[in-house]
Amino acid sequence: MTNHATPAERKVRVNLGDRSYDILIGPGLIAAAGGEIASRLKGRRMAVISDENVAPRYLEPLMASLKESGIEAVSLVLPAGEKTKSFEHLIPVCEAILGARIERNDAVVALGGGVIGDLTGFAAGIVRRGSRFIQIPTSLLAQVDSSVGGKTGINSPHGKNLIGVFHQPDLVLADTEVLDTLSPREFRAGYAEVAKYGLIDKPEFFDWLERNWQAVFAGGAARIEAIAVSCQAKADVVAADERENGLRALLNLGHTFGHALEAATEYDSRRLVHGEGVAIGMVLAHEFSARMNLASPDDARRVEAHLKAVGLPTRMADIPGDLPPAERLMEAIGQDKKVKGGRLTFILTRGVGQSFVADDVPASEVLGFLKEKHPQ
Ligand SMILES: NC(=O)c1ccc[n+]([C@@H]2O[C@H](COP(=O)([O-])OP(=O)(O)OC[C@H]3O[C@@H](n4cnc5c(N)ncnc54)[C@H](O)[C@@H]3O)[C@@H](O)[C@H]2O)c1
Ligand SMILES: O=C(O)C(=O)C[C@@H](O)[C@H](O)[C@H](O)COP(=O)(O)O
Ligand SMILES: [Zn+2]
Repeated sequence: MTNHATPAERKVRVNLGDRSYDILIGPGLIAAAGGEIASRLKGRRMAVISDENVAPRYLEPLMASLKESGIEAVSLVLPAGEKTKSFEHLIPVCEAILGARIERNDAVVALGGGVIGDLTGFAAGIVRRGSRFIQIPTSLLAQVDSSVGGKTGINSPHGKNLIGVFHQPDLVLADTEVLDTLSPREFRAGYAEVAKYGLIDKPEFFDWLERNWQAVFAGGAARIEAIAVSCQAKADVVAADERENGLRALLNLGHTFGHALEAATEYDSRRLVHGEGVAIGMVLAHEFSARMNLASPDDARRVEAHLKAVGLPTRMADIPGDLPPAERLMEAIGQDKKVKGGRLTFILTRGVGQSFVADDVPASEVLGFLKEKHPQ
């Protein structure tokens, strides 16, 4: 790990009035965490939550850095994987925070991927009706997406993220060095959310990714650039529509289908992880848009070709094991948080980088489409 004096290479500000915060991006930020936190927060007690893959690598250097800056910290290590985003694991996180007597001005720290970030953020949002919260995202997905914007929560058998609160972090420290130990599969899954920003409204970023994805996977300047562009894109949307009254729903591109597939595979990370569901969902969203005569089928082919080139699954048939029938997928889609008065909302597109929020999408059209894509 690089020395704690290393400054962040990039900084993105999330502008939310008196709840604004910085996202620092670059190598060496875990070793520098104590100083960065102590210079921003008054509290000197922290509870750090991590998982069994991340903790053996990065918990000790984080705890050392906190200690060096006069911060007293306890830690809790949870099992890795999507199933940890559950009531079962929420309880020990809340109890650890309370047991450590973390006051509102102290902080709860998430050290891990999106699972740890979402679960810990939820606990921080409800303990003492809201405690300070710091995100130290260690997966690509968490660095470009889940650590930013304050959506926190857990899953239900009824659907993804159905139980949670909005609770913004006070600081995000994205140490890009730690991505070197991420598995190739998890790196690819995070890349799906990077590509998402291009597909929403940044066609030039999508072009750039098509040309530079190998460099992003290899590390170095291109990777940091992709993370910074992604964080800036998300920060802009969150600042404009924090609570998803409109624009923010665009960040859900590919997620209505993707979340239904995650629920259908019972959050079994061996079969499907979130970013993979998003990749398949984004191809489906482009194909469905073409079927509705909104976009050219060439765009769907282009999106699929790129996601396939990086090694992501792009079809429901790519998911190992059996999927339930289309009618069951529709039940999960009907539980989506974007449903209003029983009417489905989807993020559709007029082409690469031209996504839009479509409410009142006929369920019969979606069912017919899913039956075509997933014949039983
Ligand atoms: N809140 C939001 O806005 C938001 C946005 C996108 C996704 N999400 C949520 O995030 C979750 C997915 O996040 P994820 O893809 O990070 O999954 P994850 O947290 O399960 O992490 C992926 C895997 O990589 C391991 N890992 C993480 N960092 C590592 C590192 N540096 N070295 C080695 N192993 C490492 C983890 O232990 C885990 O096994 C989903 O639950 C999804 O719903 C939330
Ligand atoms: O931050 C957002 O807003 C997003 O939609 C980002 C998504 O990538 C993320 O997976 C989010 O958790 C999905 O939110 P949900 O409200 O559909 O559960
Ligand atoms: Zn997502």
